[in-house]
Amino acid sequence: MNMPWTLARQTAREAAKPLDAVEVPLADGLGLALASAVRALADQPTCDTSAMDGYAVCGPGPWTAVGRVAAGDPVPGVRLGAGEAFAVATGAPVPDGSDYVIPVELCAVEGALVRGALSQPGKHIRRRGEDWSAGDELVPAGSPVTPAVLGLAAAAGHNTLLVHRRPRVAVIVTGDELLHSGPPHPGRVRDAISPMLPGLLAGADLLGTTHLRDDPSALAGTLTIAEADNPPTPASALTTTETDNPPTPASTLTTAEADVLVTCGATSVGPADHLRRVLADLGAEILVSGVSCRPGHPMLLAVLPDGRRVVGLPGNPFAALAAVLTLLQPLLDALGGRTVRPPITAWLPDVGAHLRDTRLIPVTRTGATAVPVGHDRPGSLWGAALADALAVVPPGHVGGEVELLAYAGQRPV
Ligand SMILES: Nc1nc2c(c(=O)[nH]1)N[C@H]1C(S)=C(S)[C@@H](COP(=O)(O)OP(=O)(O)OC[C@H]3O[C@@H](n4cnc5c(N)ncnc54)[C@H](O)[C@@H]3O)O[C@H]1N2
Ligand code: MOO
Repeated sequence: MNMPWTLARQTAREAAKPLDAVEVPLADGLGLALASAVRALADQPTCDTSAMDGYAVCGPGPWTAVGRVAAGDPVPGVRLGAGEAFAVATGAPVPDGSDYVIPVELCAVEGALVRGALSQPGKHIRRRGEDWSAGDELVPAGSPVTPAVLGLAAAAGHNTLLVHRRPRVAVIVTGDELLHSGPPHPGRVRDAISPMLPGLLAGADLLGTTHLRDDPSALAGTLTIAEADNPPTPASALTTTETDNPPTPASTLTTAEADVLVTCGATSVGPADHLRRVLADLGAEILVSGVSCRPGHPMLLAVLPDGRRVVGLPGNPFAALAAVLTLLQPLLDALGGRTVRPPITAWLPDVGAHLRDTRLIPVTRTGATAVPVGHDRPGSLWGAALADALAVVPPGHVGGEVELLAYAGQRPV
């Protein structure tokens, strides 16, 4: 019995707790999620600071310049009195007693005498703590570390960030018919899923990809943590091939270290589709077995007895992308400790909804409207490659607001 699409995504989100929190240098935090809020370690600015190159003045003009201060200098040890001015650079601390700063281009200066228009108190002075005060929460836990978060954290005084460690992912591609280079020909198709996957694993580490023949014992062996009496997958079970199409040696992929195993193909009911049987034999708990979704309905989510999660992507490449967005990315978000963001939506016309199943269709976005791209058969990534996002078309949709699922590498929607 297929699970409704929204429930399947929710199940994937709830299928894991965030991985350990680790402290990393700022530069290593990019793309991870904050395990604790970023708080300011100092006021910004730390003292009253000039926002312009010009003169800090006190009282009504004209003024007599009594000193000069540059960015990087300490706070001047004087207090301006009425009729006094101080030459200040942008970013320099202004002396106590400064009422406002007059930009240099608005001043007439003759020797030490400064004339300029009157202004309102505080003009062009960034007051101590006006952006934030020491101790303020600047970014909540669970937020993704973006380039702006890195800059903000540095500005707030941090050298390191506490983030959740990256989920580790191992990919297993199955299929006797797959080629890994050159043009397809009758009976053989190019593997279109493994080139797509690395860019869809934002915030995760891809340990490696192995290619297996349609052989249940090879799949079981790769999913099992090898022990001394359980040797690694023999070379004969890896994809055989033309000379330009070498199999991945089993030794390059250590599935034991993975938090998530992603299998490609073998999710259906054909003679070579043995994923469900292999998982049952290994004692896996099946959390999602089929989703009311087009494409991608045979997708699957399971937990092995040792806790590693398995996401089964259907072999049809567009169906595989649908499964990545439905099950894999929400699971990686949960492991990576990323909080759920509010959905991005757009208005979508009647596109011929299904009666019971959710459709995921490639769209571009023009203003607030999503426009179907077409070319969306399960075996074809053509539409997805031209799209900004996949639109989530609920059963019975006749036009209205729908959620958009953006995926890595696409233009922001
Ligand atoms: N009797 C039924 N047959 C099928 C059903 C069904 O409900 N009953 N569902 C169909 C749907 S929907 C899908 S999706 C596929 C899922 O198939 P599998 O996950 O078992 O994958 P395969 O059978 O190995 O391959 C399906 C298709 O995709 C091609 N393929 C496989 N891997 C790749 C790859 N890495 N890159 C490119 N193309 C790939 C493969 O050659 C097949 O053409 O099952 C339907 N059948
Ligand atoms: O889900 Mo399958 O996606 O129709 O090819």
